[in-house]
Amino acid sequence: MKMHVAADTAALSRELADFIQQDIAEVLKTKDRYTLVLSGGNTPKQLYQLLASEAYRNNIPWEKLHFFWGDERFVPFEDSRNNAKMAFEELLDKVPASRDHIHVMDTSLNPEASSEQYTEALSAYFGNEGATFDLVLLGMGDDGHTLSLFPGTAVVHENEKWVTAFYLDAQSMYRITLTAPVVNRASKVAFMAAGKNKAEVLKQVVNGDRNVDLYPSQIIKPENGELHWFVDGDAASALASAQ
Ligand SMILES: O=C1O[C@H](COP(=O)(O)O)[C@@H](O)[C@H](O)[C@H]1O
Repeated sequence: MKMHVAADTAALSRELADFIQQDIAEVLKTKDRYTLVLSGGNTPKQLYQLLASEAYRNNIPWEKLHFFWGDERFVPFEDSRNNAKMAFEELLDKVPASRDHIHVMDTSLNPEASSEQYTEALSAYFGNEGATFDLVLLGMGDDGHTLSLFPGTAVVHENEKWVTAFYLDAQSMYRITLTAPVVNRASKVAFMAAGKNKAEVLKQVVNGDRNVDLYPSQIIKPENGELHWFVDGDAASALASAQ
């Protein structure tokens, strides 16, 4: 695991944008496409804005990128809580990505149908052996959740399905999410965390005893890939030392 500590959200977004740009260039030396899983929430907004800015927009071969989502709040696309809506507004509407390379979790279907459709989309894209994303971007809530794997929910332990939908009582909404085994097959996983409210949970996730029911982010451990954390000084403030 590699911990990248930056001064603030702007600096961590720059460091991660550079990391993504370099990884795309490296992977495309031997492959003709690059698969990127986007995360939702507030933390990646600055990253997406930066990637859409002139400095990065002109240096990334967008037509070779294929976009997926890690999870979705099951609200209409037009709803401001929709993770895909944010990614379109901040990034995808502003770069020359191919529309047929953008694989949104469709919240206009019922949750079960949407989950089946996304599983089929992954299967059609990667084949039956399963998804092997180049890079998965993840956030972490101050309760330790990542994707839509929330503390105390059965979905944390889902090992059969690649994608699943479920009703999250605490938020009175359905969620759809990739499962941990799919993410753990990725070549690289990069978490983002910023703010004092993430400090204690980050310490537990990274340095605490394993308890994935309490801290679902701990379940993310790429089998053969790399795990990176991009955090700001506030989020890192409870760690014993910067790693
Ligand atoms: O609900 C969600 O929250 C997490 C964390 O979001 P943040 O606002 O604390 O950055 C996010 O990673 C996930 O995609 C989203 O559905």
